[in-house]
Amino acid sequence: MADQKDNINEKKKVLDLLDDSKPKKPSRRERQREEASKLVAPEVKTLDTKKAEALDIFDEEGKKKTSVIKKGSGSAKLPSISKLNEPKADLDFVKTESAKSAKSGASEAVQTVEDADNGVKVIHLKPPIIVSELAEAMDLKPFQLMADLIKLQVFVAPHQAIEPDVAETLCAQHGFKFEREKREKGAGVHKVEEVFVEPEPEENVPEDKLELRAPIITFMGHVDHGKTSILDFIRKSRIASGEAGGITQHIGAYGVKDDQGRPITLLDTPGHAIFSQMRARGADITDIVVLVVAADDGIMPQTKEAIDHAKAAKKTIIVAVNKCDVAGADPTRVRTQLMEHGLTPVDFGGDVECVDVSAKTGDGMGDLLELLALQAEVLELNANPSANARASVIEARIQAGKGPTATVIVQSGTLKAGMPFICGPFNGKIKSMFDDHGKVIKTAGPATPVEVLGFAELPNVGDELVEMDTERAAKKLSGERQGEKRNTRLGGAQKSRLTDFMSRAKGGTQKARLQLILKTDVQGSVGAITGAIGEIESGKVETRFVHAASGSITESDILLASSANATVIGFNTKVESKAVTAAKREGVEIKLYSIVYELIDTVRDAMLGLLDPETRETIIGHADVKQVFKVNKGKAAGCIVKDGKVTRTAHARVLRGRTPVFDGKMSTLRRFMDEVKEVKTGIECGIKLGAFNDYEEGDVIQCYLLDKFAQEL
Ligand SMILES: Nc1nc2c(ncn2[C@@H]2O[C@H](COP(=O)(O)OP(=O)(O)OP(=O)(O)O)[C@@H](O)[C@H]2O)c(=O)[nH]1
Repeated sequence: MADQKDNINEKKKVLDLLDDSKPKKPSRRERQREEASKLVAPEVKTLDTKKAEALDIFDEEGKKKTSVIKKGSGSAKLPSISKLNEPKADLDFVKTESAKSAKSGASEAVQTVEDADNGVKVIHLKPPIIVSELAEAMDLKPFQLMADLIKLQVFVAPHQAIEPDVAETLCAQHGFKFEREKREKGAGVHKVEEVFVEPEPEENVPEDKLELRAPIITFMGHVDHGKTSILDFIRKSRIASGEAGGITQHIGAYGVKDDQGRPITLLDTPGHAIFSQMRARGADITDIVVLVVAADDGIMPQTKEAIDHAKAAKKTIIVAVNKCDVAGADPTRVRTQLMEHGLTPVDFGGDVECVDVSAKTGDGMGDLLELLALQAEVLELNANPSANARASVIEARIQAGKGPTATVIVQSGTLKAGMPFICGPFNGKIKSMFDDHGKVIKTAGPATPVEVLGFAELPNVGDELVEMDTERAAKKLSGERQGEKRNTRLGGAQKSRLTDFMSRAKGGTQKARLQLILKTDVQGSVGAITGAIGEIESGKVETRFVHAASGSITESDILLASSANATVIGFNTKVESKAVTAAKREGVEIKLYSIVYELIDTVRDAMLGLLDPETRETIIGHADVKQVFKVNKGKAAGCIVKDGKVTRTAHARVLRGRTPVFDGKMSTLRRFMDEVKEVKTGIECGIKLGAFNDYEEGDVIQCYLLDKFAQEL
């Protein structure tokens, strides 16, 4: 009775956790009905508390259905209960007791429990998986596992970690089932441990909390068309006039005001590099792109690229037609050319604002700033200054006497000195902040560029700095992120060894390699593109540039590609006619791009294309060998299915103790004299596996399926 009561209380707790907004107390019957309807409701629940909690939810049999993480403030999403409990709503899935207790002595990361389904020992793995700990969980000596690892071409010391896939292989070899996730000790519904998560960005902020913020502007355009000159002019005229000592440039962004005092934030890092770098990292902070076109030169290749970037990023474009003071300047021609590139100026009946300016004389600069401020109003650029502070890193450097510093632009909330934060995988605490004039400030609201001191390590451009509640939370999250990064790296290295081994076993080459020849418009793009491709992380496929240079694609490039089995990539460059003929003749693939991230995406796809699908094993049952008898050709095993089922089409291995003595396909599965497709638990059958004849009484036949999955890089 008491148990039952506990059960009901536990269920209630879970449902309460899933619903923060408690309505007025309904009757017991209404409550039950409501609870049941919640269980089938398709929506995702949103929780809102500062500290996160994790819950394990178990089904009737004590199997963990899911871990529910109750996230920090913001809109943490939980899986719908209906998903946990399909096909019918049932309140009894929550158990108050943990189904199984973990084997004592095993490390926290590696636990062994009896699997409820088939009696096979299950080793629960939580990376990093240390060889000695895994051996201990299997009741083996580390050197025994080391021998297996060497056979897999994985060379590690007992105290070192191995990749989960390798551990999986070892477990299978020793007759264990593996599960990557750690099953937590203790009750079925319980607080497992404090889990700190980064607060998520606010959604649907009430209007009264929103305040207009400055637009964040990026300048783009062809080389020498005057981006830097415009930025310099604005900075000097706007900052120097208003603020003493403000001429010196301190950080890569600064705030100015138009003639009516409306704030504007200018990113002082002109060009595509920062734009694409930040976009690639999801730090898409630019609101408006100012496309600078020299009136005496018109639209040039990089202007076109800038247009493509801005359009792809769905940014508002404002065109500054610069150098209007120069003899031969033809702003009308620029407008006509813009139309040819899909941008129709307002004075031609379109919606693209164009302003004629001169960075030399300053003409039109006031108009440009006014337009930017106006556009911000049109775009309704609002932010909640009291939200969780989030900011994007736009530049980072080590400064003598200051250590790692970064310029960030606040996206939402207000950065405050002394605040703990997480930025990429590193935690920190804002020691001090400086504004764009180098003055110490205590707070920085939305769209403010600010230099931050207090990073443990140098962050990357595009990293997001997010305020955390406590230093402890920031440290813990940082530890987790660094651990994940380490595991990914380690996993990559180990995996590649395993892949090498497997590919050698398949008679293939070692690590898959994508050979490339890159030709670009300008030399500067060569480094940028090879760098970006080099950053595509993969433990299985590597890219190699056979040749990378600026210039058009020539016949000799094609011949080189043909001999090196490479793909030719052109970035903003042309293909010479002899090269076209040679490519057809040699069967060489040429791919041309004008947008960097499209190029990168295609390379990533090509890398994936080199990978064979991954094969994973699912154990479906075990049969005990009770007697061995002679058949026409060789021997067969008389068995009784101990758990799960054995099927005619499955793969099977014979385990003697924990050692597999045969692995192959099932060739015969019989009930008495009849061939059957499958035999379930508790039923006798005769099994013959391929050409294997050495069955012994007491052997276990483990039946498994092999499924293919597309690999990840
Ligand atoms: N006469 C005149 N010259 C200008 C104007 N704007 C820029 N210039 C000159 O044009 C040249 C290039 O200007 P930058 O500002 O360096 O051009 P940019 O687009 O920043 O060039 P990159 O940074 O190399 O891409 C410099 O010599 C400037 O002095 C202008 O409005 N009028």
